[in-house]
Parts: sequence; C-alpha cells; structure tokens
Amino acid sequence: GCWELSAFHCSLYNSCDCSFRPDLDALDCDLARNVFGQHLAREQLVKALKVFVETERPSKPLVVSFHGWSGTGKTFVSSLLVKHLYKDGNRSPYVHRFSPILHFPHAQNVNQYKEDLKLWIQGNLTACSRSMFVFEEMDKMHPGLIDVITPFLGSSWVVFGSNYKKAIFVFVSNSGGDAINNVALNFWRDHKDREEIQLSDVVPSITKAVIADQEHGFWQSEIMKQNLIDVIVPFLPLRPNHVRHCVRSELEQMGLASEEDVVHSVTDSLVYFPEDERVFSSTGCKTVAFRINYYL
Ligand SMILES: Nc1ncnc2c1ncn2[C@@H]1O[C@H](COP(=O)(O)OP(=O)(O)OP(=O)(O)O)[C@@H](O)[C@H]1O
Repeated sequence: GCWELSAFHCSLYNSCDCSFRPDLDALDCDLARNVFGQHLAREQLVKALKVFVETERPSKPLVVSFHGWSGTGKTFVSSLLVKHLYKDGNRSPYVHRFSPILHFPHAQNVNQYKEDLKLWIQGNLTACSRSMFVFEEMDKMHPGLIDVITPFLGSSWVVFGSNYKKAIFVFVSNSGGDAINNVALNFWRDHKDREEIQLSDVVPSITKAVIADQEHGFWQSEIMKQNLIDVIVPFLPLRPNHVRHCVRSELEQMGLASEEDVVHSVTDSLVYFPEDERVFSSTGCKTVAFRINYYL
C-alpha cells in the first residue's frame, strides 16, 4: 500500500497513488515473450505508457482503444497491463472492468446506467487518481451511455482539481477487425513481413469502422468527435504459427510441454480464413485451451 506519510497525505488531498507501481520494462518483456504476433500493440502500449507514467502532471488521462478480431489477445494484454502497473495486479481494487452485458444489460435503463456510471467513475477517481477503467465489448454498449464519462477524459474538467488526469481508460472492441484483417491479408499476399505493418496502415480504417457502426458505444460519441482517444491499438489476426505458440504455452502451463502431436492436432482443428488460403485463425487463440482437452 501507500507509505505511511503519503497515506496521511492522500486522505487529506485525495492524491494518493494507491498501489500504482508501473514496471514498464517487465511489461515490455512480458508482451514480447508471451503475446504472439502483436508487434503494434506492444510498441504502442509501451511507448504511450512510458510517456504517461513519466509525466508528473499529465494534461489529460491516458485513453487507449483496443481493436481486433476475436481471440487475438485484447483481454489478455489488458490483464498484462494491470499486472505490471499495479502492485496487486488483477486483484487491485483500483482497476475496474465494465462489460455491457453484465453491467448495462437493459436498453430501457440507460438513463440510470448513465447516472450510476458517472458517480462510480467520480467516486473511484476521488478514492484513487491512479485508477484504471477497462470497458469491454464497446461494440455492444448502448450508444449514448459512454458520453457521460467524456468530461473525465479531456483536459478541461475542473470539478475535482487535476486528480482525474492520472487515470487510465481502456476501451476494447472487435470494431475495425475486418479492416485490420484485410490489411494483414494484403501484406501476406504481397509476401511482406507482418512486422512491416505500421500504425498508419490500419488506424484510418479502424476509425472509419467505429464511426460507421451504429451499434457501437462510440456511435456519434463526443469521445470520437473531440478526439479523446490517445492511442488506437490494433490487434492483428493470428497465423497458424501463432496458434501453435499458444498451444505450446498452454501445455507448458499444464506441465505437458512435450506433447508435440497435441500441438499439431489442436492447431489443425481450428478454422482458418480465407477458406481457400487458410491464412489466419478465425478465432485467434481463443478456443485453444478448451480444445487441448480433446487431444490429450
Ligand atoms: N496474441 C496472443 N498471444 C498469446 N496468447 C493469446 C493471444 N491471443 C489470444 N491468446 C490466448 O487466447 C486467450 C483468449 O484471448 P483474449 O481473451 O485475449 O482474446 P480477445 O482478443 O479479448 O477476444 P474477444 O474479442 O473475443 O474478447 C487468451 O487468454 C490467451 O491465452
């Protein structure tokens, strides 16, 4: 927890840094070693976090948005972020996850959700300026709801002094996944290395896909209009080779590292697209852990 002195200080001024203990070298290492095929996510996140964490008085909170196909590692990476940013990792009381299906299930209650969400964010930022908020499945959130947090994302909100500017917001969705997949497929067809894919190759089409999606929580949102997202983090579709790595690392965790025939069977059992070329896994590494049991 906080040092005694800062605990005293934070109860007075609400400026406690809680259990925020960023170790970005460890994060970088973990991303490089355990997240397969996501060079853009690694680069973008480490770079943005370095700047943000080293800035004593950030001008606005860090707002990042994860995009990509199912099973490509978005949730996994978000948990690695938490692991290397907070002392208690994913058990930290200063990290909050929202899922529309769980927390905002009924369209008719949107006004209540808005009120609740605003108070919830405000309360948690008051308790800890270094809070992190993860909004999952943004493409399933009722449009309009997320706008209540717009004031917390910008640089001009003054009600709570400057505390809220130290927070981190992460939005996660599949939006733009098709566009990312197309870029990756074109690189593959042109025999270009996927590591050559740059942010500028994918970001414009991700933004376009999000803006065009009427089901997305960012539909006509002030968050988009005011450009409050600092970093768009694209997740690329996974190759059979990445899936193989996923199977191996899963087996390793089960203490069964040498089952190469299982690696082969599981990797082979997934669906790949486009149908004729079988370039990318349709479900990334998502069903890998589950499937292993069939082939053991
Ligand atoms: N790029 C990757 N490198 C290593 N493991 C991965 C990767 N992508 C997925 N996995 C594995 O697959 C599991 C499921 O992935 P994850 O939940 O992160 O996908 P997601 O992108 O959040 O999918 P969805 O959009 O469906 O929620 C992870 O817990 C992890 O074990």
